[in-house]
This record gives sequence, structure tokens and C-alpha cells, in this order.
Amino acid sequence: MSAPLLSVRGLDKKFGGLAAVQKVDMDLRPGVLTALVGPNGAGKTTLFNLITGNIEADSGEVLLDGASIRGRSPHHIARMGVARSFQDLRLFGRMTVRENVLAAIEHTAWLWQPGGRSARRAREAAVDQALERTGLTAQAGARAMDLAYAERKFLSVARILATGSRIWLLDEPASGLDVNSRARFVSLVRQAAAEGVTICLIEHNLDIVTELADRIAFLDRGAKLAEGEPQEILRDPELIGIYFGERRT
Ligand SMILES: Nc1ncnc2c1ncn2[C@@H]1O[C@H](COP(=O)(O)OP(=O)(O)OP(=O)(O)O)[C@@H](O)[C@H]1O
Repeated sequence: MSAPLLSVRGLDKKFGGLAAVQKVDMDLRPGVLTALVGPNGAGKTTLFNLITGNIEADSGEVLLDGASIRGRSPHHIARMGVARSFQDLRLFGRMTVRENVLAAIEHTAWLWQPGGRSARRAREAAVDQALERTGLTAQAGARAMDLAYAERKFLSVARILATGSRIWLLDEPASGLDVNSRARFVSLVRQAAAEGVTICLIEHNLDIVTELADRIAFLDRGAKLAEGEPQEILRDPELIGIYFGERRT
């Protein structure tokens, strides 16, 4: 098995008295697609927030290529190749589709950007490619707020694609997609994984998990209860019971 690209070790986060993430260990290995599965409130998004520096852990470590990134800013971690999407997408509604993608790869908010014309051309090419792969080329000039729901979801993926990041953390990227969009999404993610992107996906739809995931990490009430191959995890009656709300005491 190849060495992990990103590891979390003993991560803990409390909100007041609530243990949102408890002593979680997880490894993301190159090219492996891991699904984070668990009931509502299990701590999945909080785990992403801890990895990406959006919130600070109470204790534990996040290692990228074996070196600690705990305490770094979200911006810094993104620059190190860890890209993420949010459930609420966080698009710039009044900007065009193209501008939204470009903004994801411009390192400053200035009109002037480092690298001169050749860097500008490379960014434009990355935007074109991301729009094409997400099926948004024809909408490049539309405002993000005018897009259909599925198109907005694909735009959030285009923003990640264009960055060329080697790790993608996707928070419910397929929720609410119609059947056709879902199939397009699955093939887009598969292609990225085949190209070597390391993906961790929070997903409630177990069909999508089965189609995409190489591994499943199962969280409940902040703790990782199990991790393994999808067929192993999804056949475990206790885990499935927890997932569908048959609470243990
Ligand atoms: N900023 C916060 N302040 C207080 N409590 C929070 C905060 N963020 C999350 N929580 C709580 O921490 C727990 C874990 O939340 P989290 O959003 O990580 O779960 P989740 O597994 O992503 O859930 P879902 O599947 O519903 O998105 C929940 O009980 C949630 O209410």
C-alpha cells in the first residue's frame, strides 16, 4: 500500500460540551477515493474543516506528505494542494461562471497577477479545461446566480478542477442532483481519480458511495466507528442500523 498523502491522527474538536470529532485517525492515499459516511451530525463536515484549517482542532495532528499542517491558514493549505467544496457552494453569485473559476486560481485579488502573460494564458487554459470537463463552456458568460442548481454544483467542482489540486475534499457534491447530472458527476470524479487525484467525499447517497468509493470511513457522533472496503462496511448490519437511525444507547 502506498504511503498516505494526507493523514489525520487523534483529531479532537469540541463545541461547548459536544464532542463533534473524537480521536479520529484517517489516511488518504494517492489515487484512492474515500467516502466519509455517517448519519447527520456525525462530524463529517467538521473533520473537513479541521483538515483545511477552517476550524482549529483541540488536539491531534493533520499531516500532509508526513509534515504537520495543523494551525496553517485555509489559504495556505489550499495552496499546498488541498482543495475543498462546501455544502453551500460559496460561489460569487454576481460574477460570471468563468470569473468564478478564474478567482479560484488567482493567488491575489489584485488586477495585477504574478507571472505575467504566460501565467495568465496558463490560467485561462486551466479555466477553459475545467469548464469543458464540467459541461459549463456554454454558460461561461452567465452569472453564477442565474445557473440551474446542478450547474452551480458543477461550477463548484470546476473551481476545484482548475486549481490542479492533488487532494479534493468534496462535501455532499452530488446531493440534489437529477439522475443524468449524477451520472455525469460520477464520471467526472472517476476521471479525476484515474488521473491520480486523491479524493475524500462526504456522501449520503449509498448508491453513489458504492459506485465511487474505494474505501469508506464511517463516522458516528464524532468517532470513526469503522473503515474498510465498501462491501465490508455496507454489509455490516450494526453500521447500517446506525446510518438509518436505529440508535444504539
Ligand atoms: N460551529 C459549530 N458550533 C457548534 N456546534 C457545531 C458547529 N459545527 C458543527 N456543530 C455540531 O457538531 C456536530 C457535527 O456536525 P457536522 O456538521 O460536522 O456533522 P455532519 O456529519 O457533517 O452532518 P451532516 O451530514 O448533517 O452534514 C453536530 O452536532 C453539529 O450540530
